[in-house]
Amino acid sequence: MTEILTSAQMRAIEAAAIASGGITGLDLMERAGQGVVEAVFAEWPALAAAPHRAVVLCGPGNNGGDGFVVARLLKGWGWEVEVFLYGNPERLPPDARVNYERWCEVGAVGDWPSAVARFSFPSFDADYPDTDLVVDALFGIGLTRPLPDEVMEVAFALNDREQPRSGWIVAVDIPSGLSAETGRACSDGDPDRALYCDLTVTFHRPKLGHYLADGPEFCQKLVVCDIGLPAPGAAAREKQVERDE
Ligand SMILES: NC(=O)C1=CN([C@@H]2O[C@H](COP(=O)(O)OP(=O)(O)OC[C@H]3O[C@@H](n4cnc5c(N)ncnc54)[C@H](O)[C@@H]3O)[C@@H](O)[C@H]2O)[C@H](O)CC1
Ligand SMILES: [K+]
Repeated sequence: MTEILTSAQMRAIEAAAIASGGITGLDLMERAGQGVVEAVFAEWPALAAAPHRAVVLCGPGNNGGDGFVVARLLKGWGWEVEVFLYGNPERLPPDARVNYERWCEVGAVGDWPSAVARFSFPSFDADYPDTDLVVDALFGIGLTRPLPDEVMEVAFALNDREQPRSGWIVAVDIPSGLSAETGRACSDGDPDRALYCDLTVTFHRPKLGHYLADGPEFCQKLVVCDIGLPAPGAAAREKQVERDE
């Protein structure tokens, strides 16, 4: 039976794996980004068949860091990629900062002022012309309070049912605005204060919020990708084997 984790359990497993020295946060982030791209190509083979256009929305933490990895990988596939950052690059956590810089090394093209546009609603028009894929890497399991209004404006615009949406929306780890604990929007329960996505790619194990309350509606197709973390309880089983030897 698939284990379903809380955010705290996920963080503890990540921390233990990193502390063991067997893997780094940067390795985990790279594998997370690779997992998102693989899941997108598997879900929509037409996107794997030729270069397309993606808009990647990155947030101020490691969820955003995953987004920078996805942007760089899609660029490597020949895609046209535009990245918007909600947050200050100087305040990104270390792993996300490394991937911000790796993206900037490959992302700035032509006369685009920078590889990363400052995220603000007027600069991101949600019926973005011919965007084949929107990557939601704004907030993951670190969301602790309702989405900021300017992020909500983009979420509303992206989810505007009247607007014929040209592309797909893939959530990194969990749709932004959704609680990984409760499956409800992190707000006063307003069901629309989270991003409705077409595909959600989470890591290692599903989280409670993917299955509870409004989670399934916001997540739609859920894919769990392996990022090389040990199965829960593996450390205890290893100790048992050592004792038995
Ligand atoms: N730990 C690892 O090595 C890996 C993590 N992965 C990805 O990381 C996110 C969790 O990242 P974290 O930095 O903890 O949080 P978020 O990126 O989800 O949130 C960013 C940051 O935003 C602040 N915040 C929370 N709520 C709000 C709000 N409403 N408005 C503004 N700012 C807010 C808070 O400080 C958060 O820290 C996880 O989901 C994975 O995507 C990798 O996948 C694997 C390696
Ligand atoms: K997200």
